[in-house]
Amino acid sequence: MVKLAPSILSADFSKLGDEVREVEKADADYIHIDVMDGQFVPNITMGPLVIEAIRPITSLVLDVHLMIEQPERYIEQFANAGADILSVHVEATKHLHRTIQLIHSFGVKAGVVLNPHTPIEAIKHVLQDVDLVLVMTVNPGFGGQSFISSTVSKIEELKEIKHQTKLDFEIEVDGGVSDKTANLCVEAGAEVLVAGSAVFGKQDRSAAIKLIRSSITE
Ligand SMILES: O=C(CO)[C@@H](O)[C@H](O)COP(=O)(O)O
Ligand SMILES: [Fe+2]
Repeated sequence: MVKLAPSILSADFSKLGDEVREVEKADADYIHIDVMDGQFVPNITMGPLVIEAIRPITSLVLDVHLMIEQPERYIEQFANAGADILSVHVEATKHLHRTIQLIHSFGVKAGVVLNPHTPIEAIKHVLQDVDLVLVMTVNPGFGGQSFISSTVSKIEELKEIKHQTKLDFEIEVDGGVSDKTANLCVEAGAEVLVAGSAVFGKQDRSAAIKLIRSSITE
């Protein structure tokens, strides 16, 4: 069963608690939290305080996507704030293996993220060490962008590697996922779908989640 991870980037921040409760009630699997630093990406969003605030109000997995330079500087803070998964961009950390070890040292699952132009080759040697691989299907930085279809072959490649190696990392995709693109991603091998505007951009969040799920034919 494919997991759905609504991204709160597109939520109404004036009532964030209600937004999280609503998607939990609508059977979301993860809450996806986009952390941006204005350096790695041209946007600034939220930090550990927001995760700390959300932690007590949901039992869903807090899936934290760090779009920050040198994420190793903040792993401890995000772990203490209550993150369940911390994903770092391969493009943002010099010592990726050490950063993964650091994440695990706090008892948190570690993910690695690939920008649309970054090949799987860049993470080949850490695949046995990570719990999740996140394939960006838009350039990171903003919600509501269009799905980049050339990334689909990368999802397929990753699925094939997973099959060949029998490693058990999850394959997550992020960016431009909607009822129009979800099935394409799942057919290619996606196991977790992040959706921001396709969920929180709709008046009825529950109907939006149902629509995405019903578009998947697996
Ligand atoms: O990481 C990011 C953007 O950098 C995402 O998680 C977005 O928040 C997804 O938004 P939509 O493309 O689904 O609107
Ligand atoms: Fe994200």
